[in-house]
Amino acid sequence: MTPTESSPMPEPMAAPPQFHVYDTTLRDGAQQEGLRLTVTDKLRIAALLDELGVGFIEGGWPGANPNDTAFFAAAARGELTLQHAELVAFGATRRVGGVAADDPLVAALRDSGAGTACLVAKSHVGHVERALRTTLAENLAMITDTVQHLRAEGMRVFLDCEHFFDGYREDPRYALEVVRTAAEAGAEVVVLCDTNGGMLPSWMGDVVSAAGAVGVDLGVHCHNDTGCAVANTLAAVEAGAMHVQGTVNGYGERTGNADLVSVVANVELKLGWPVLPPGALTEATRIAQAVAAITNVSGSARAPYVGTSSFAHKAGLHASAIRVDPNLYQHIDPARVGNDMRMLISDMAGRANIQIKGEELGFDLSDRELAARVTDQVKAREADGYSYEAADASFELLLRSELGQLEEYFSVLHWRVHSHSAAGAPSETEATVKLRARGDVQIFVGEGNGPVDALDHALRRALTPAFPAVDRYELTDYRVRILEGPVGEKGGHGTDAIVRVLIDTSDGTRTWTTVGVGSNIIEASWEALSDAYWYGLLHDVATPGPAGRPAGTDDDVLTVAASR
Ligand SMILES: CC(=O)SCCNC(=O)CCNC(=O)[C@H](O)C(C)(C)COP(=O)(O)OP(=O)(O)OC[C@H]1O[C@@H](n2cnc3c(N)ncnc32)[C@H](O)[C@@H]1OP(=O)(O)O
Ligand SMILES: CC(=O)C(=O)O
Repeated sequence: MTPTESSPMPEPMAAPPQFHVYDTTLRDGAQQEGLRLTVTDKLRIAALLDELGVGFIEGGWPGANPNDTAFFAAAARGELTLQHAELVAFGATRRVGGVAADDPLVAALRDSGAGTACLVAKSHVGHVERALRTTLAENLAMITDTVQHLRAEGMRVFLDCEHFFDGYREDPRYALEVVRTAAEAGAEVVVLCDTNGGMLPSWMGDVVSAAGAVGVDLGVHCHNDTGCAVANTLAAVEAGAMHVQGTVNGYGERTGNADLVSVVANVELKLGWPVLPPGALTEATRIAQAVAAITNVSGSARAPYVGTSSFAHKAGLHASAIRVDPNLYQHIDPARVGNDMRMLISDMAGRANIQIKGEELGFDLSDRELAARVTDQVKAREADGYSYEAADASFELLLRSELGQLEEYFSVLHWRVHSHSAAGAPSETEATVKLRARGDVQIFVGEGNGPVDALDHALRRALTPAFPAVDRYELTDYRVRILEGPVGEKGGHGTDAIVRVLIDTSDGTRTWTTVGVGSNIIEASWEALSDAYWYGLLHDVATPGPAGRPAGTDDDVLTVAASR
């Protein structure tokens, strides 16, 4: 930690000589509702985890389903090359009454090609007797037999003690007996699992210390049902666990697992133990986002360290202090985890937000009066329903307009959209846009799949002769909501309400967001759409034009005709 960072640093604990960062995104993470990984997804995520520098990647349960078996086969064929990590195959102890050497799922572990196996075993008396429906002695025999067999086959073995913390509360003697049995059979690390995720941080330390007295390396695996998975993991680490299990973005069964990136960032940045390869932590944000892109399950914007909001500042008082020193409102420099500070523009902004955001965009807003004028504009427009927090591009247009630095690439003289639907026939929508661009008046008609599409076609066609770059612009998202409360009072309720439309536009490399507001959804959409083209041109066209936003002329007509 640098002296300028905000959190006070307690006396550092000594790091254990060897510390394991163990990722289970591909196994326990994949147990999350709505998350389904193909073999290719798994290979790509494993490569990213290796880039993050984790020590172990639990790839899945070979033999339990064809997908996981195929993943290990692909890895064994050389489709996965790991620089840092070891691949781990997950599985269970042998079946009750069986023999490990003959157990088909144990065979799948052996045949997986992974050098390490992680076995799940029961350590809670109630689970042995009621779920496994066997004796306490047979459960211990299953552990001994399976661990010894895999060790004899040349594999490293870790053992997950399922429901360890709950089991310890019910019968500490038996829970510790499981730890001892696994250690004596040759398990290298015995992992204490909070399978139901019901623990609190203050409950962890004594239990971990008691297990530590057995004299084996301990790991910890926590679920997040109390919202304490990361805190519980850290409590276990401070009590002596040297192996932490977790998942990227906290994916996992029910409420998820401990977020491994949070755990690792806390261990590195707060406890001061370097547990990843040098510099790897600065890739954490990129990797968490890349994993989310593959799973198609986005991480929380408010995720510690790597969320898009982790270092986003909205309140005016925060921004005014941040202008003096960002560390006054940040616990670390975001660059340490590869994240960035972001300044949000909203009705909670003060001058400082506007000045910092302005500087970010390349404008000098040091003049207090100018900054105050822009702040007042933002607050007035937000009161009318605009939202600049999510619409950076519209904010830049507003700022340039206030500064007199908005080029007039085009001025709209007239637009119209007409939808027609007759019984039994598909509806037809046609839009007309008349505008002046580079001195020429253009009038174009566009047909589309609905009014926004038709307007987009007409606007694009009308602008193309003057600005061929617009051909690359594509609407990538469209969000609309009705506005209620003080803002909505200006309109009405229900279908009569004012609406806010947010449009994301991409040119293939950049994406920008614009906002439109109105009592007519088509007008609001048009405002957001035309601003999107305006903003795109601002960054595509170097030719300066006369300053000022497109002003309406006396002969301008604005028509909306929608019929059913
Ligand atoms: C805490 C965790 O999250 S551990 C990971 C859990 N992950 C999964 O369960 C996903 C993969 N699982 C599967 O594909 C299947 O459950 C399989 C292939 C493992 C087993 O499937 P099936 O043979 O159809 O059995 P089923 O799932 O109904 O029951 C599990 C069996 O394993 C037994 N079992 C449970 N834990 C263990 C253990 N640690 N060691 C040995 N056997 C166990 C159960 O008692 C039950 O035995 P039974 O068949 O005699 O009733
Ligand atoms: C092993 C495991 O996933 C658990 O106990 O939660």
